[in-house]
Amino acid sequence: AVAAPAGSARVQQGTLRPLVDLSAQRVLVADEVAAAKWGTDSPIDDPAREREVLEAVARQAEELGADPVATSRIFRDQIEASKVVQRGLYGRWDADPSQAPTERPDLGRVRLEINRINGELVRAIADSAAVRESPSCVGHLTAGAAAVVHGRRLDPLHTVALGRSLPSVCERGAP
Ligand SMILES: C=C(O[C@@H]1C=C(C(=O)O)C=C[C@H]1O)C(=O)O
Repeated sequence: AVAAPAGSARVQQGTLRPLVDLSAQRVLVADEVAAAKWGTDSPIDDPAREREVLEAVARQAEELGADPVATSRIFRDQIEASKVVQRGLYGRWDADPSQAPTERPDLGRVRLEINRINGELVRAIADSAAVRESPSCVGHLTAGAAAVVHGRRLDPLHTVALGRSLPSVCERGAP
């Protein structure tokens, strides 16, 4: 593949592919989150960690001169999507314990990986402001999602979760 042009050329071209691909990375790493929590006292829903994530990404958006409100809104969906995967896997493992993970990743380490993805996602959200606010946003989002589902060969659970991660991407903030 040919390298994408840097900076504004790419923004004007208006792809949401980086944002969607990072969202896919986030729903895929949710498998490791579920495996880290399975059989422990750590709940799928962790409101304290969610607040930490939302505060960190809003701060990072501000540092980039981007919109912290839009960024937080998109991340609320990203968080819900992660829980869709975790609940889906728990359902599978409850129904058939032979499919449950036999190794437990360290949740702290997995969260460092999520922090890294979050940072890149904040940047992708900031870089996509023009296309996100354009009338063709939904078209770009649909095309990006189809390309990523296919490119990453997402299974039905992760495809549904990816869909759950994206509804606010094309939402406009209140004026
Ligand atoms: C991914 C986790 O599970 C949930 C989803 C979160 C997220 O997507 O950032 C944060 C906290 C949890 O409610 C986690 O606990 O780290």
